[in-house]
Amino acid sequence: MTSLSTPPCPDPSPGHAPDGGLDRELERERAHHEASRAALTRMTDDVTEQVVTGEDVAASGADAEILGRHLRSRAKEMAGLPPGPLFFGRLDRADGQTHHIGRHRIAEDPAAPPLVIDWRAPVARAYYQAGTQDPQGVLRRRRFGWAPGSTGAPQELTALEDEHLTAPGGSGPSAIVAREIERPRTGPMRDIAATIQPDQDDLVRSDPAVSLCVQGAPGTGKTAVGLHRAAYLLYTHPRRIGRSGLLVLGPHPAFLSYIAEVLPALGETGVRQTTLDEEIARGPVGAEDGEVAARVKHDARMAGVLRRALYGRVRTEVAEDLAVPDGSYRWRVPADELAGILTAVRDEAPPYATGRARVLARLVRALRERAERRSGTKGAAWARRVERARPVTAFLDAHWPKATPEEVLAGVLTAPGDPALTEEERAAIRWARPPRSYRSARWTAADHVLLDELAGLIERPEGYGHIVLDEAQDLSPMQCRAVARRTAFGSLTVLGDLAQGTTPWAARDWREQLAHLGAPGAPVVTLTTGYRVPAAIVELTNRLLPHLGVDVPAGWSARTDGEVTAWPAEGGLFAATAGAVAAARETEGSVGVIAPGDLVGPLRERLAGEDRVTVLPPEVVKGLEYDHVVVVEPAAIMASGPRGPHRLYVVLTRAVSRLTLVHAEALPRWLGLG
Ligand SMILES: Nc1ncnc2c1ncn2[C@@H]1O[C@H](COP(=O)(O)OP(=O)(O)OP(=O)(O)O)[C@@H](O)[C@H]1O
Repeated sequence: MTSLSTPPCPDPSPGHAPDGGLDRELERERAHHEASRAALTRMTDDVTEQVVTGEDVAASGADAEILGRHLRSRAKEMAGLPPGPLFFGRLDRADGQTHHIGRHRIAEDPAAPPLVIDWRAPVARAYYQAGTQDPQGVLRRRRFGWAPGSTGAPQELTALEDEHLTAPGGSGPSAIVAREIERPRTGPMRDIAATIQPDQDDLVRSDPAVSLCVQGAPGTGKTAVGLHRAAYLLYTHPRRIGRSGLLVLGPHPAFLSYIAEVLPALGETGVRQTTLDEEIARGPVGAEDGEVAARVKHDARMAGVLRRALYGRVRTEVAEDLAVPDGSYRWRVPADELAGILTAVRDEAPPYATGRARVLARLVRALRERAERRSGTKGAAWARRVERARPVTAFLDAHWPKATPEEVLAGVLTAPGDPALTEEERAAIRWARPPRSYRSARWTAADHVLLDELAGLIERPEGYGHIVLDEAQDLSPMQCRAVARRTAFGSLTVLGDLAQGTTPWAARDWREQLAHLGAPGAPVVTLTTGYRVPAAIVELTNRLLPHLGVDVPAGWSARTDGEVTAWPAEGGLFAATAGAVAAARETEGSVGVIAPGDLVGPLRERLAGEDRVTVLPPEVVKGLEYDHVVVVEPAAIMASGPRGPHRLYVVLTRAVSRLTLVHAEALPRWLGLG
């Protein structure tokens, strides 16, 4: 049984009347916090001072530059640490050791035992994993409760909660964890380092070399797990992952702003967080595709279409010998030998630009062999001259011409002729009015994905050590390939929910999606415990699952609260929504009004000036959460195309506490709300 040093539900308010023993414990812990704060201040001062002196003591200018840069970024990192509590937990081990656990390591000096250990350190793992069944050498796990200080003052330590892991009986739920999960969501997403659950911790700390896929019901912490895994990998493998870079890909800019502060709060400031569209953009999006054209362009067959279009430029038949004048000589390579070089390189299938360079190198080697047989050794200058000789470049341009993605794609879209596409599909992607030159072409969003594919065929991209890919179910096969190209030598954390797939090409099966992502063998781990959506709302949204055509386990909620209200729009939709919003604003927390696209403008006007209120269409709420969600006309969202039910599922599961359904049309019957 969990034993609490405070009363069963520790009240974080400073006025709480604890017993004498607890008072003394709190005092001791506060003193430890003060000592940790003082040590952190010294650590920050030390690094800042080293920035000043580091450049003088370094051996060379280059060393000074590197050292200076390292220290400056470390100083910036430390100065930028959020001012919150420095630890959130403590482990008392059977071997007599005690560890306070926080977001960053704090020590009096590098050799001294730390006052606070980093949550990612191996010894901290037991904090997340130990239980009465398997105490892992832990006698006591202590959680700390913090409350805001008086205006402007730092947070105060006001509560603590102990679990004795070797005492008989099971462990009950933690009130501090429950309070953290149920707190209102104001402001951006927060880190969950203090309350990571064991199944989440397994994912956060799993082997970085192995790609991983997490299928999770809404609010099960997929995004949180992905971000903490990113922080963990950077801490544990600074060389492997830190150097080659870590990329976080999210579905849209509002989501990126929502999660922007999580990694910096965990001390990781250099991670690129962006959307896939931004990552691959080679210029602006200047046109839009029709529905059919977009579908064709996102189809996996386009990979073959583009490869054939690019390599179709290679001409392996050679009609004439190549003759290269060199002073009084003339070196000749016969046509069949030239054809042999071209065919061999093509069959080796290198990236297109590498292929061109390889043909050139072999050509020069063939010429050099002839020249050296007749007139002795040839050096690098000779080779460079021959490489640039007119007949050589003309041969190369005729048989393995240079290519740019734009030029090749323009060729495909002007006259699509690949037999892998049907006549209708070719007609759908054919340019109605081809631009004068590929340079003036206006590209659609899907074209950018195709340009990226071509760019990857021409030259292999550098890639990242690790990519965390959120909402991965929504990516098309061609978009998946863009991610795969960037992790050819790294690994992937794939996060998503097949039930939340809203794009026309959304995945219905992880195996297939993982194959497109270049990680066909990645294990798929399922999360079903929800930390956002409360039980009353999960019960409702689970009723939608049978309408979604995917095989995913239903979620359940770690929260027993929640409220669902149907709000008939008798006086009109706008007035009813305003009424529902006014009612929502009577309670603490954020209010998200989610309405079909055509209602968003007028509703924004109507609700302008209402603080805590955001009005959004269903397309951009993925990954977001609001304490109170007001859904306007659910039936219209449900009926908005073949993916309408999935869209409604996403919308309903944004609610942290309360959900109001404003409707003029009858509510879908399966909701059971009359
Ligand atoms: N262990 C935890 N402790 C406290 N809060 C948690 C925990 N796990 C998740 N949460 C909170 O639950 C909410 C949902 O988490 P998150 O957004 O990561 O879920 P998700 O699975 O990505 O959801 P969705 O698929 O709906 O986008 C967030 O506010 C997150 O901070």
